Amino acid sequence: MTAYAFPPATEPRAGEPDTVYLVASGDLRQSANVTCWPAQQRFEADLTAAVGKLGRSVRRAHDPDPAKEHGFIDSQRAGIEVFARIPRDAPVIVAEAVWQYSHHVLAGLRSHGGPIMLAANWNGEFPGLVGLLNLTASLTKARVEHATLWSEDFTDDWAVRRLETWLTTGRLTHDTSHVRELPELPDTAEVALGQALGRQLMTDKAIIGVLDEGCMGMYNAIIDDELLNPLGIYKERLSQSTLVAEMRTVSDAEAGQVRAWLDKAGMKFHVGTDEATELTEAQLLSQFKMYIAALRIADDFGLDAIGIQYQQGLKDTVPASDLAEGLLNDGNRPPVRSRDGYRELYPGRPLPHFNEVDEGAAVDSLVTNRVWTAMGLDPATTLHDVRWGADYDGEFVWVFEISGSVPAVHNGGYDKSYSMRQPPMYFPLGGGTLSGVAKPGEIVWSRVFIMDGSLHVDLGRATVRELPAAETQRRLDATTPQWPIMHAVLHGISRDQFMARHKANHLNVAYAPDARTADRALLAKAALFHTIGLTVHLCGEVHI
Ligand SMILES: C[C@H](O)[C@@H](O)[C@@H](O)C(=O)CO
Repeated sequence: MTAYAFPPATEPRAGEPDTVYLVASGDLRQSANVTCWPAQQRFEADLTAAVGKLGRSVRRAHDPDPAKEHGFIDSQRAGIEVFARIPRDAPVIVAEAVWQYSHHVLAGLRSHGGPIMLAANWNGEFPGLVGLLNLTASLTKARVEHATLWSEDFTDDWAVRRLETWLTTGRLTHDTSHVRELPELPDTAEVALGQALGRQLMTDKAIIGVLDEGCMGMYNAIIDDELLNPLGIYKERLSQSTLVAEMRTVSDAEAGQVRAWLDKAGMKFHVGTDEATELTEAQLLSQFKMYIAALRIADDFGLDAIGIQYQQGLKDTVPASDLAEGLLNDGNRPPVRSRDGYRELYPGRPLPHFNEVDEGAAVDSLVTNRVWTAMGLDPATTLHDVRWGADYDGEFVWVFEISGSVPAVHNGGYDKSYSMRQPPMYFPLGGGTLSGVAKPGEIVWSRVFIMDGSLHVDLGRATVRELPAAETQRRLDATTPQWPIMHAVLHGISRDQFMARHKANHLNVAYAPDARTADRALLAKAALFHTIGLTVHLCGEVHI
């Protein structure tokens, strides 16, 4: 017998009958976990009561930590340790009332053998639905079978019946009949344009600058080069420390010129003096330096798009990246010159920025930029978080709400845009948003995602509604008032169909001047994606 130190044999624990194990993935940031914990507790109580009424009991797989004053899994290591104690074949519910980092539970779920349910509360207070959508997207990429469910408090018949199905069968499927494959493309100018732009992309190639890859555990948002390069898209992996170093070379005077331009354009800044709780002039100055630095680095590397990770690492170094991001995504923005002053950088056009280094949004923004520009449309695009929604005036109106910034043109211009301090629980060093209420109009929405090992894209149409100011404020107060909001009605897709299908916490949006032009732009975009090799899905009412 050799004297090797073999690991102790571990006997798999059997699950207790009629027992469901509950876990809650949280944020890395202690401040967010403590602030959001009471809402999570309320949701878990609702869910536990619902499961109990169906004759099962819920066992929380990890106790709240009194020292941390919350009960979230707040790291990948903690998640691995929690799942090591869960019987491998037991049913598991991942309960989310908050934004969470999917990699905290990905490892455990990947090797779990029992049924998996992701459940979130239909409540805008914290981004729980956003958290659920990121986790379902990440598990889809990882090919981990799972079910999803959402409800205000799990007392409604729709949710209870589906919860029962899952508890009984270990599976649950939803209605996604709104999704159809791309039919044969018609012989139109838009199709020809999309195909030509697709061939050009694959031939001439494009570079996306990724300043520190992977943000907040969003495993879905990292696209392997082997999937990306065949599209003609290549990553330039850069470091956020380079951005900080470049910011230090930007003078206060140059940064001040950006402010002066925005003041002249009518943008409003909600400024105070307390660094910890208010937006300050010093934070804004730093953000304008980031905007200038980002353009100069992009110019150095010949980037076609750029993504700043920010909420990991940089959030403890400089104020938020959001204001810079919103400016970059607009073709009408403060001019920035090369270091030697001879050239204006990316004059009169956006440098697409993909928030939270979401590489699915990077591919999408790049494609939108090329199609809209070629069609003579304003290419300003952005991602939004699928945050929440409620009926209004007989329609289901979504709250699409990115956590920080949109191009001002989406709000109707700088004079309809404002900047508020980012919430301290997420953004300790502050910095301003680029916020406003999205202007009414016709949009194309889309999402690039990984499924079955390959790249797919969902495309659809929507209309942005103008709601009364009181309703807008109600929706802002029910979500995050500092963040930009879009009131969107999806064409031909119910709330639950969209939640059942959408494979991301984010979706991309781009405006068109009217419905017919939006349909044409969607068609050109579909043709481009098809040409570069993505599987294209049309979602809801789409006229092509
Ligand atoms: C501030 C938060 O971390 C947000 O960034 C988060 O909820 C998201 O937006 C995720 O898409």
